[in-house]
Order: sequence, then C-alpha cells, then structure tokens
Amino acid sequence: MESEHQTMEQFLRWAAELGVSDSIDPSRSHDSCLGYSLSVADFPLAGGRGLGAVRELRKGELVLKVPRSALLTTESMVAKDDNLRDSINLHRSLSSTQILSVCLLYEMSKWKSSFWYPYLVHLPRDYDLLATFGEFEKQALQVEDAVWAAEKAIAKSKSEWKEAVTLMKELDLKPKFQSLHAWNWASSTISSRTLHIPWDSAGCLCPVGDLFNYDAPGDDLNTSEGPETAPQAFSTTNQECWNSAEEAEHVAEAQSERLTDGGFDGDANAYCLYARRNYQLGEQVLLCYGTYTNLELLEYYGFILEENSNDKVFISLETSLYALASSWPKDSLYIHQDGKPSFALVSTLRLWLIPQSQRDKSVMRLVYAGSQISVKNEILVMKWVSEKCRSVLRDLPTSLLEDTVILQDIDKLQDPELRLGQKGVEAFSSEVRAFVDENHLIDGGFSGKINRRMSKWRLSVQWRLRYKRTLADCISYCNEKINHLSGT
Ligand SMILES: C[S@@+](CC[C@H](N)C(=O)[O-])C[C@H]1O[C@@H](n2cnc3c(N)ncnc32)[C@H](O)[C@@H]1O
Repeated sequence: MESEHQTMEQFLRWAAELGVSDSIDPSRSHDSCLGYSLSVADFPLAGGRGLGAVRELRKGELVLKVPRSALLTTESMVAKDDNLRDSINLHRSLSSTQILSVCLLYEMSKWKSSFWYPYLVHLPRDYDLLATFGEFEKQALQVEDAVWAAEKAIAKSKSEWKEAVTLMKELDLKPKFQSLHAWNWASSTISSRTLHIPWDSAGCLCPVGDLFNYDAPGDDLNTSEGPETAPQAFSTTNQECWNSAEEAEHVAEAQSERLTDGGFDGDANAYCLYARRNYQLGEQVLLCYGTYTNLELLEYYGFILEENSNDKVFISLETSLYALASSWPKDSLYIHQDGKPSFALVSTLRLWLIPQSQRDKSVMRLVYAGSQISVKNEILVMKWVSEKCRSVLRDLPTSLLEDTVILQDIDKLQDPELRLGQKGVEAFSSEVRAFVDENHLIDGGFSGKINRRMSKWRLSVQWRLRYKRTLADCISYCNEKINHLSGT
C-alpha cells in the first residue's frame, strides 16, 4: 500500500502537470507544484495539515496559482462525463450546492478511474461540522441557540439529501454513495473546502489551494497593501446572519476591503492566492475564509478558535428591549468574546433603563452618540448586564469549572496509553459516564466511530466553555466598571 507521503508527492506532481504553482517562474520543476514558496506540513495546534512558508514571504505576494482547468466544479466534472451532464440536466431544480455534492460523490464512486483521483485520495474521511453531530454531541452544546443551530443544520442536510436521492439513483451510484452518511461527507467537504467563484454559487474545490488553514481577520488587514481586487476566498458566507440588506451590504463592503487573500482572477484564468501578511520561513501560511463567530465556524468548518475577535455571545433580552432597539439590528446586541458588551447593547440598555418620561431630546442625543447618560444610569446598565450573565450561567447544566474537568476527562478517555480501568471511570462526571455507558466503552474497544463521536463531543464542550468564559469575563468587566463609576 502506498504511504500518505507517496500519494502526497504524486498529488503535488499531478497538480504541477495541471499548471498549479507556488512560483511565478514558469520554468520551475514539474516534479511538484510546491517548494518555491510553500510546502505541506502538519500544524497540530492550528488546523493539522496545512501549508508552511519555505522562504520569507512578503504581504501581498502571490503564493499559489491554480488554473481554472484544475478546479473541481460542476462545470469541469460534467465536461468530462456525458452521463453525468445528461442526468444533471434533468434535475436543474436542485440547488447548485446539491448538484456539486452529487458530482463529488459520483467522482468518489469512480475512485481510481476518476480524473481527480490524486486529489480525492487526500480529502478528509470525516468531518466535525454541526450537521454531522449526533444527539449526544448536539445536547452537549447546552446553549439553546447552539442546539437549535445544530438541529437546523442536521435537518437541512437530511432534506437536501432526500431531494437529491432520485438523481443519485439515476446515476446508479452504489448504495454507500447514496447514503445520508455519504451525503453529509460530501456537503461537509463542500462547506469547509470550496472557494468562491463568480460563475457558480456552490464554489469550487481547489486542489492544493484548499490546504490553507484559517486565520480570523485581524486589525492588520485594515491597512492591507495586498492586491486591490482580490475578494474573500472561501465561499461559505455568513451573510444570512445579517438581517437587513443594508447591513449585509455594509459588512460585504468592509470584508472586501479587509480580506485580501485571494480570488479567481479572470485575466489569469486562475485562482490566485496571496500572502495576507509577512511570513517567516517555517511559519504556517493562513487564509481568511471570512468573519465567523465560533458557532458559525463549527457549523461551516467543524472547528472553533479559542481566540476569535469575531466571536459573539448572544443573550436573550426582553421583548420591550428589542422593540426599543429598532435603531440597532437585533444581532448587534451581543457580548464580544473578551467580555465587553457591544456598543449597540450598551446604548439600548442605557435608553431602556431610563424612565420613559426622561427620554427627552438631550438624552436621545447622548444615547445615539454612544455616551453615558449619567453615572446612575451607567451603573444600572452594568448591573443589569452582569446579573443577566450570572443568570444565564446559573441556568446552564454545568459550570465553567465542571466543563474544564470534563475536557480533561475526555483527554483521558482519548489517551491511547491509558486503559479504561485506569482512567477512573467512577470518578468521572455524570456527562462523561453517560458517554461511556451510551457507547459501551467499558466492554468494548474504541472504534474509529467512537473516536469521531468523542472529537465532536469535545468540540461541543470546548464551544460551551468558551461561551461561559465570555459571560464570566463580562461579569468581571461590568464589576470593574461599577467599581470605577462608584468611585467617581
Ligand atoms: C480548507 S481546509 C484546510 C486544510 C485541512 N487542514 C486539511 O487537512 O485538508 C479547512 C479545514 O481545516 C481545518 N482548519 C482550518 N483552520 C483551522 C484552525 N485554525 N484551527 C483548527 N482547524 C482548522 C478545519 O477542519 C477546516 O474545516
């Protein structure tokens, strides 16, 4: 059997033959498409397999070019297969993402005889996106909004699969490629790996280009000197979370200014990816897929970031408060990951906590300018937020501390060196014992399936722990503010 290393070399050679290159010098070796700017490496703490810099890279420098002919799109797959094209033409009511999923499964079913085989062989076998969560992992998210997001993602995948089954049958795919499990794999591949292209909203799979791991957009990008026209690369957008068209437009504008990593270049007829900052030799070169909260990262990509400046914690607010907040969209009322309540949340609360009779013109002016109305009002705001966070934390089934211990227990469970008896199962918390029981871990071994469930469960606990930390940090922030204000 060929090793991962051998097939990776073959893949990079195949990509070079198709014109993929990390160099602008066309005379470079055709043995590999990498080696001049980038190489494939493992980054266990930031995404696993990724691309590292093999020399110093300057911000804005072209680091990878993938010609259109190397991209896996519905168009390029049907162009190589009349049967696929004819069948798809009969099912144009399916969305472009459903069609791309079917094409991908069709190529997978061809396996070694697929033109894309050298690429397909390196696609992950499993994903941790919300749509792939089972009941246990879903409930482990604890927070109502997150559980609901998981339910929605699971239901969406299932209904899209049902709609596409007839086409898969007509294509005579083997039963294992027609299954919901295979569908979840294909749609997770598309959600987490496609890049945006102008001619197909499903995006494209970009050999080698999809090996870049994610970096959240940071402040450094506001002063970007990168190429002017390069748009956001990865195609899943979080636009649906912006509830007004105006705001979505504003966000899109801000993003296109900030995200300069790459895009499809019509003149070059290729996907061009650029360094978003300077990189030292050996550093991982990262790409920004967009601005995502941790819940969105989990939904679309199957991971979370411990430090994510785009993360937001939403807390349920009184209806009368939402009504008052008409000047600010509902989704602007949140707590930043560092614990600071958002500008809109503080402004709305300032107004809400002042008696209606006192809401005159001068007060309104202060509120819209984002200024404090009075020390008394500001203290009330901070007390209200702090108490709200406390009550949310109180109502969740486990505390921050308990979650920290659960994570340690999951690490113990996952440690292949420790046998289950040595792991002290009796001392585990009820949630860990429930997992052990449900998966019959006492009697049986650890199958791949159980390990995959465990990694999803771990992500749920990590997500809710990060959520609780934000609430706890918000309480500290409010208390500090109250102390400061009380001293003035
Ligand atoms: C486009 S792929 C990147 C390459 C991928 N690591 C691979 O081995 O094929 C995106 C996936 O990589 C992983 N990933 C990317 N950035 C990450 C990060 N900063 N932390 C953890 N996982 C990350 C997630 O599984 C995500 O769905």
